[in-house]
Amino acid sequence: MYNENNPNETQRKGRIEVICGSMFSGKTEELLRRLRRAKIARQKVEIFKPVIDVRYSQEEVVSHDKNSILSTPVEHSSNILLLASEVEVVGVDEAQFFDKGLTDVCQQLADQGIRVIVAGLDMDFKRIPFGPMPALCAIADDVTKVHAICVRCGSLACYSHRIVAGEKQVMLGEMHEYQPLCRKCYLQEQLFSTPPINKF
Ligand SMILES: Nc1ncnc2c1ncn2[C@@H]1O[C@H](COP(=O)(O)OP(=O)(O)O)[C@@H](O)[C@H]1O
Ligand SMILES: Cc1cn([C@H]2C[C@H](O)[C@@H](COP(=O)(O)O)O2)c(=O)[nH]c1=O
Ligand SMILES: [Zn+2]
Repeated sequence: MYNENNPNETQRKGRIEVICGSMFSGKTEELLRRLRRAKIARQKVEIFKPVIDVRYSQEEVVSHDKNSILSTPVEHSSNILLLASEVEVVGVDEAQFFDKGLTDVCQQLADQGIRVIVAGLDMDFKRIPFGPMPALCAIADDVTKVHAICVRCGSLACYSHRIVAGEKQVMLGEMHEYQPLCRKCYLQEQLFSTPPINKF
């Protein structure tokens, strides 16, 4: 039982940090920044991503700026628990693609004294909260929402607008498939835009 008057050193270090926002908002860059600093502090770091994320690389976590770090692709969130022994910091990218079990996995890791840093899309292209992200934000010690620049008007963007045909929630892509938009421009797109081109 955690005693706030006499916290165990290990328990004190455990925490969950979530970095979320639209596409191109800097989530992966911020994750990489925090993980690089942990490595400078000589902490044992492990990074995981879902096997589905093969957009830029099978193995690496890669930002849109092409900065990267080697990671371990996993099929299911439970794999992270098995692979994160003897680790001080766990990073997770593209968390939106994981199963709902990721929330409990992160909670267990933090309870073991591990610092958990999770990056993922807050919403899908229809503005629906994505996968385990809402629950992760609820249990996090710290949530950082980052913003891209709206490609239409230059203000802060909060949504990812899909510019190609497709109704499925999961569709890998980058700037040929998605654009970051502010609320006003996103709503205008929904009201007045012609149906997106079908690229297949
Ligand atoms: N509209 C945009 N607004 C902000 N950054 C953008 C935009 N388009 C491209 N970028 C680039 O994307 C980078 C962020 O990439 P990344 O961290 O991978 O984002 P995310 O993981 O949130 O998709 C920025 O540093 C910038 O160079
Ligand atoms: C909005 C939205 C995005 N995706 C995909 C597209 C990319 O492969 C990733 C997000 O990458 P990023 O690191 O945030 O740039 O998710 C999707 O499958 N469905 C969506 O609605
Ligand atoms: Zn705008």
